[in-house]
Amino acid sequence: ACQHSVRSERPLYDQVGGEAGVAAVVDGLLHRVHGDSRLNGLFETTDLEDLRRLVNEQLCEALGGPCVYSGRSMEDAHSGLAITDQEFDWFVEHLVAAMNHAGVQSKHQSAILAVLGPMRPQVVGQ
Ligand code: HEM
Repeated sequence: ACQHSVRSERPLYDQVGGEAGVAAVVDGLLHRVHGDSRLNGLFETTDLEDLRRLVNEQLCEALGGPCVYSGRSMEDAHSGLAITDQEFDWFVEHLVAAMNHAGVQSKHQSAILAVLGPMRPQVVGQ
């Protein structure tokens, strides 16, 4: 694909349904992670409403939406948690399930994973 056709696309944020589309994915993701006994111990002291707001903000910004992420860096947010690659993979599985449930098209799912995947080294092992 030539650069021009890429640039003329609407932001991924709009293509997945904007604020409501992102919120549906984030709600589904956090719900699934919170219900997973392999992962939910990590969130014992976390303010889930804050987390929900910040993850929405960050995804919005990362997908080219109008938001400005106001949270901590990925390294700082996950520091002290010693998250493993295995835990990151489980988290991504929940993300895919949440995207499927929210009806996100597979080409958009791939694009979202391509944005979040590179954050792995900032999340794992901090
Ligand atoms: C690319 C993947 C990820 C993204 C984009 C992401 C995003 C975020 C954001 C935006 C915050 C809030 C930052 C703040 O408080 O300022 C956060 C916090 C947190 N994340 Fe992630 N995260 C990811 C992966 C993971 C994984 C794999 C886990 C664990 C399995 C995890 C566990 C947590 C926990 C426990 C907190 C709250 C820490 C606290 O209470 O201070 N995150 N994450």
